[in-house]
Amino acid sequence: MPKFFASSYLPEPVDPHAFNQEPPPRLPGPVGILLVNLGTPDAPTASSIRRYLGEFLSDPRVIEIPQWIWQVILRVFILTRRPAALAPRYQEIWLDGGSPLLVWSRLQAQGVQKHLQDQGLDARVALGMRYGNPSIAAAIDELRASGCQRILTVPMYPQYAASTTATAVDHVAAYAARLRDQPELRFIKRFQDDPAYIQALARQVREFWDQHGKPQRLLLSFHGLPRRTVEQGDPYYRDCMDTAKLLRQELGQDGQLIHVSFQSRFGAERWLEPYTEPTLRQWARDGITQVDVMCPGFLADCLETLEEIQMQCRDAFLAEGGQQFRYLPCLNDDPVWAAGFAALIRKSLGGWV
Ligand SMILES: C=CC1=C(C)c2cc3[nH]c(cc4nc(cc5[nH]c(cc1n2)c(C)c5CCC(=O)O)C(CCC(=O)O)=C4C)c(C)c3C=C
Ligand SMILES: [Fe+2]
Ligand SMILES: [Fe+2]
Repeated sequence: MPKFFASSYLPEPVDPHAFNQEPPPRLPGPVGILLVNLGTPDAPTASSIRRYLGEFLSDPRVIEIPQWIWQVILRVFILTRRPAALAPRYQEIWLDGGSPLLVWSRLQAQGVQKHLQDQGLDARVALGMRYGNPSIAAAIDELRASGCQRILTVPMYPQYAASTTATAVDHVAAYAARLRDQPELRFIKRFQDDPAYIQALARQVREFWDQHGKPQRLLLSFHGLPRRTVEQGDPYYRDCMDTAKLLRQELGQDGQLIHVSFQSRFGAERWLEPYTEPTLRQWARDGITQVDVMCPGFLADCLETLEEIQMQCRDAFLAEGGQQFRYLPCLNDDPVWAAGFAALIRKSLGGWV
């Protein structure tokens, strides 16, 4: 047999007696938990934001118009202006450890790891971002290098949307498509109604009100989506309403203070309504002076919560005559949520642990 053939197709020459020996045990190794969040720029600079937005907004799951038209609009109109406009907004919220979305997501991953370990589970948790760093590929590499042959992907979005959850799933599957020896894969689709999630939100609200008193209204502001995508079958709106309904129930009588709105509209199309900022402006004009706002769809504070809600929406509400605007932070590094998140994740590990 020609040498090149033997060396490229066969393993190293094998000891002929080796087949009679007991093969090494093939253990499944620890369970891998891949937490996936959206992603954020590496630095609050226009060039870094341009790279991030270029990747994010080129995802056909996010912008559902033909790529050849969209890429022209993106490159000519959006990536030439938006990054420079966003840089000072990111600078205002930037933390010592980096972008808040990354800092809080990392702490959540560490919290889940700790709780699973404390329960005696042989699990490794890694964080991957759908756009930017740390990438999903790097996170899966890390899990595989720790010996994980079974990986549960947990998109960090309680409410399912094609533009967030499905693209994370697609990306993990695309990574696996390049592998010969694939790990076993599982995915959590949504946890909008999970008691651990609802109770963590309710506890946060109750503790805040116990300390600082109740407002006239509590606005739950979810990230918006183009209305068309929901009409075409995206279950996101229903998921948001499930969360709002359950949180209302969990808060009992005080649940009546809850209202729902949608934020972060992008582009000219009609998005899910009511929109957050116009709602707050209208409330102030109607004589509502005290509001609390929280963003239950975001597990980690980020540009959309810290800047858009806590700064822009506050200014808008006060400018129209509102007197007290309080923003309740996301679950971030809440230790009770870390335990709840671990418990919720554990439910999807049946048969693996
Ligand atoms: C068509 C565009 C967008 C859709 C659809 C969309 C859905 C969506 N996004 C999140 C969560 C986040 N979005 C964030 C930032 C952000 N989102 C869009 C556009 C769409 N989002 C843009 C252009 C940006 C960048 C900022 C801006 O230019 O305004 C972030 C924050 C990232 C950060 O760095 O802090 C998050 C998180 C969800 C949950 C969602 C669908 C439900
Ligand atoms: Fe977004
Ligand atoms: Fe935004």
